Amino acid sequence: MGWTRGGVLGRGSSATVSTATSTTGEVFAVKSAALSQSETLQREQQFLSILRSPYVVSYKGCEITKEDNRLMYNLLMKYMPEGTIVDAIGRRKRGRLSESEISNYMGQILRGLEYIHSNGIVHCDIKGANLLVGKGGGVKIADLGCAKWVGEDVAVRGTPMFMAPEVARGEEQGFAADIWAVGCVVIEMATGGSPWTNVDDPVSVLYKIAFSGESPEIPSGFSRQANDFIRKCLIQDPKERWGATELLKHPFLRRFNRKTQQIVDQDFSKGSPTSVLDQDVWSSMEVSASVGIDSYQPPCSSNSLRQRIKQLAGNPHKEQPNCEEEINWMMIRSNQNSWELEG
Ligand SMILES: Nc1ncnc2c1ncn2[C@@H]1O[C@H](COP(=O)(O)OP(=O)(O)OP(=O)(O)O)[C@@H](O)[C@H]1O
Repeated sequence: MGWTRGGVLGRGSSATVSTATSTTGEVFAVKSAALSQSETLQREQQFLSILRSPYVVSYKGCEITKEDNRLMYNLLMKYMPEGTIVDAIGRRKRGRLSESEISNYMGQILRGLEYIHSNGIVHCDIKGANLLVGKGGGVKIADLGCAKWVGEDVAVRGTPMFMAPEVARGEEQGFAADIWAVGCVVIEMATGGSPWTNVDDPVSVLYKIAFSGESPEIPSGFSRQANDFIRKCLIQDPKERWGATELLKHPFLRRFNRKTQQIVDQDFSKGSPTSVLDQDVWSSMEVSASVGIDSYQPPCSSNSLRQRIKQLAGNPHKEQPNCEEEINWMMIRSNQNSWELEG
């Protein structure tokens, strides 16, 4: 299947996302990285290819191409013309979303998360910049580059501003960590800013989250129900924190518009996720199998949490030092004033 790369939609730390048009005229989004630096993207492909939900960006296949003499790894997915939640907030005159819009988006995000969690996957990087908006108010969870299997022993990953206390302390990163991030996203939507005010640098944010016992401040002017919803997401103890299924029954989401859900579901059922690219998916899967992501070596870490946090602050970019020490933390990328950790 042939396709032509179009304009750039966005650049992340691990890849560039562009529009692409297939020979049959279908427009989709393609997330690309040099094959030699595509471990994160290949990991994302592994997760995205098994998920099929109206609330998760649809997977369309993967391909390896040769462009300007460079081998590129390409992940093909549904094109979401409205961009991210952050873009949606930016388009608002007041720079924030209304409570009913937040309720509507949250209903969809939690349905997506409930589905992802039911597949044994932790997203690990829920934030406005990773939630894509469709026409008609649909929202889909995207960027599974940091995702992991629940219980999988891998380095801590995510964006500090949205990181749960137990994650910041390096204790565990399970489903509950995604729910903490959901609480942070509500604040992001309501204020148009970071969930944590008064702290800018990632080190201070991590210390504060890990050791202060505080939760991000709930914006004033919220209804009692919205307040309670955020509190249930931001419970310090991950075992006490509500899960996606419980939150979906919260009164704050009563406003979740059934009509929106119907539109999203209908739109989703129109096409098969691999309809355009089936053939190439399989041929390129063979190529990617030979480059293998198993050979990926995360960087080494130091022993103390404080030392690790300092190390992270000093090294925001992805590195792969040659070291066999036990892996707990690593900084992978810097993005939109917040640093992302993988560890
Ligand atoms: N399917 C899509 N449709 C439209 N735009 C998209 C799509 N996927 C991604 N984008 C745009 O590209 C940007 C980067 O995508 P993404 O977050 O997946 O990349 P990344 O390299 O993982 O970035 P990050 O460093 O934030 O993790 C997004 O913020 C969004 O603006």
